[in-house]
Amino acid sequence: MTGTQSNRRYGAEASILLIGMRGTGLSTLAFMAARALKFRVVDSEQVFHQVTGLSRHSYSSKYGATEYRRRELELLQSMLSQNSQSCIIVCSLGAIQGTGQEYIAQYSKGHPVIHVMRDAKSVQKYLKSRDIETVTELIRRTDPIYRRLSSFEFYNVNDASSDHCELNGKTNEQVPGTLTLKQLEADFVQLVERISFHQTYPHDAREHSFPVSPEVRQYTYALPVLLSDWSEGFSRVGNADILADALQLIVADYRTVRHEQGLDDLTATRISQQYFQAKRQSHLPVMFHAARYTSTDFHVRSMIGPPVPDHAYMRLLNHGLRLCPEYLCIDLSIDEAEILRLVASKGSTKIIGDIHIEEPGVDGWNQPGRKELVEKAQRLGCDLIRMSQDAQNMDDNFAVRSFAYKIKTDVGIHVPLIAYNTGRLGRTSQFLNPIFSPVMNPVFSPSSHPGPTREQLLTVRESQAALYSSLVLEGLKYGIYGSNVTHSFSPQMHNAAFDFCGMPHEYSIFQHATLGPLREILQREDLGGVSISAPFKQDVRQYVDSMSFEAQAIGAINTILPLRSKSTNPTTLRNRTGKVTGLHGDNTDWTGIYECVQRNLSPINAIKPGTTALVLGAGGMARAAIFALIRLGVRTIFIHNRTESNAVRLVKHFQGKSFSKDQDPNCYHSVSKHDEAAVIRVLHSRDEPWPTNVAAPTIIVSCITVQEAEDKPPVNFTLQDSWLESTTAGVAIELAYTPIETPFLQQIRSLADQGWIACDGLQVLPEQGVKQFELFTGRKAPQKLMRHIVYRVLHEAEAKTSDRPPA
Ligand SMILES: O=C1C[C@@](O)(C(=O)O)C[C@@H](O)[C@@H]1O
Repeated sequence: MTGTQSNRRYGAEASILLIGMRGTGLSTLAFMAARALKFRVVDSEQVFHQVTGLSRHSYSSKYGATEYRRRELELLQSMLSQNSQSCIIVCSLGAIQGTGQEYIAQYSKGHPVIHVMRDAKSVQKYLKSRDIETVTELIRRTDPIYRRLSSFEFYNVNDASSDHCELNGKTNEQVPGTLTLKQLEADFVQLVERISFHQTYPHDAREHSFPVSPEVRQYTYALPVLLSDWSEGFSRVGNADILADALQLIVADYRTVRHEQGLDDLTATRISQQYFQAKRQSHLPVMFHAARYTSTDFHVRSMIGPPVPDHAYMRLLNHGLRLCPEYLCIDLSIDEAEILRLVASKGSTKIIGDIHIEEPGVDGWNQPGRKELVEKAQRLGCDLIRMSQDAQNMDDNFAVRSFAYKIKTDVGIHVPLIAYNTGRLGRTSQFLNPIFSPVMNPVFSPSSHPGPTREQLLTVRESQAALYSSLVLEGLKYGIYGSNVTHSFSPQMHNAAFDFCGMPHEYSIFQHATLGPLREILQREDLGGVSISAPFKQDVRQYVDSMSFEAQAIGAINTILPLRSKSTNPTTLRNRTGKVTGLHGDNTDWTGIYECVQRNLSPINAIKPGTTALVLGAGGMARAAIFALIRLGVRTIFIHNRTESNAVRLVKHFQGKSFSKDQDPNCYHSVSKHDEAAVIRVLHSRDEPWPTNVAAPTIIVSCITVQEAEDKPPVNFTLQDSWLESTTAGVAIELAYTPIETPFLQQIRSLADQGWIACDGLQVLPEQGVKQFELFTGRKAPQKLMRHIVYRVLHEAEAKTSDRPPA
């Protein structure tokens, strides 16, 4: 049942072919991928119609089946050869019958061919006329054909369970269909980018906090979960964050072993479905791990039962590569030729050579042959090696660190090593191991489970807390600096996040009328970082030695990180005290705005060349808003500010800029596409009618400080009607959050029946805070918690003022 063999390496511009049954979402997915990669969509059905003037069915009835086949093959060949670059080509079964199939199989050697699947019910809904049994049977018959012709597969999951809202701290609200489509888009685009080695700008702006993979960062964690247990476990996750950095999905399929071929098509499809479901719900990089032993080998540790026959094991792994996971584990004890074959066809997946030493003996880590295992993994082309053994005593935990040190300092070895002991006694080595330490999450390890128990693995929180209490890492001080920050929600938000992650850090308030006192704060040996608030975001630039691309482009800083070495990479050297040798400035405000626009913009208002946006205000936040809008692709932006000269200054700063990805040194990408520059205009007065011949804005961002200082009255700002005349409505974002309900937000809410979506300041705050947390700590932020906390703080504050208990 394997697909076509290829090395899964293609030119960055190679066209991508999507095949599958009608109703699986081919055209939608093609459109999504084309938009992200800046490719064109070519649809075989449309091509057939355009060239012959007839549908396939009419052509076949008119000219007969033989002539139809000949014409179909001729068109397929010319369509593929004429569009071999920069296209997403869609082919459903009609186009690939008979000889066409061999042609596609051949094509798949030089181009990614992705088989798209979906559940029978959704396909039936699309095809309308057929009953479910017929559709199921059709899928059963055609899946093997598509699988044979392709080298990748994608399961379009119809995932009602991930539809609960986690966006604004309130749970169980239904996410509108458009948002589900966005999740689908994010998943598919990510897959396509990985398959084709593209890295266009991240869709989730936050991904940018970690420009390096988890194996390059310090103290990352992998959560082992049986693939078949994922769904049930996830249903128990609720609104809790999963703090692991990767999901180790263990495929333990005993049917695979019984089946003569190793893996039958139905099982393969089920694995794909569960895999993409887990990917959708976890948003985590995945390690595809096929169990080597027939009894539950939940964690590599317990080798129980007879091993899965090699051919069955390899089939599972080859199927794994079709899903293009970030990582795939292979047992290093398998035949070397098999490992080499797998490595040769890995595409962009990183291979982890895995070895568990069953009987390590006394002082196992110092036994001969250990270093040779690492060398073997490297020689076979593995990207990482993972070694484990059962701890015999406490000393084994120090022996493994000393082994890892020897490997790290060996000039001939460059493959990253994951090394730890297993079992209760091995936990010390697990929290000391710096990459992909195994962790547990009680939600996925119910007591009835045969895998490692609560006592054998630590949680991420426990592992982190252990690093701090053993002084490997150190507790740090953080804070928010500004002239009016006593009511900021940032302290509660960051402190709750530190606590949740097992970090002893403290975040406090630095309220000052001038920038002067900041200098002393920035030199403290236990400083972790500072959030900068109004009105200092621009002036503070003179304090730093370096700035991120975004902070430079925006011309404002909201995050300062102390440097303690020459490296400006904030993710590798975090959580250490010591002399501050330099200061680095970054800006996370734009990500908050970027996220909120992306999340709330309905498909009808998807950003197009004609999209117009309006920014109110001209301070540091307005700068971030303009940057976010340009990054989102908006090319016409209006600004209105009470003091016009400040708005004019902003226009000068941004006019003609595209902030093309090419200019960003942190953004690694292989395609270079020219981005058009933005046009920015000032609206002189709030009474001025919206300019004729320009569409009314579909995105409005209000960056006006509602209460600039405690003694000033709030700015009472609303828009005149002609600025809100977009016929397709739009999204309006308020950045201020004290008070939460501003006159501007109320005005937008009154237009909800026309389709306007209002986004309050407490939706933006955690988004920028999440990125800030990640810069501060080098660890993934508990996003759901941070979103939740700000609303909780608000409700508590409201309850206090109205003297009633919080809801
Ligand atoms: O502007 C803001 C808001 C903020 O200052 C606050 O907590 O209020 C926190 C800053 O990080 C952010 O840039």
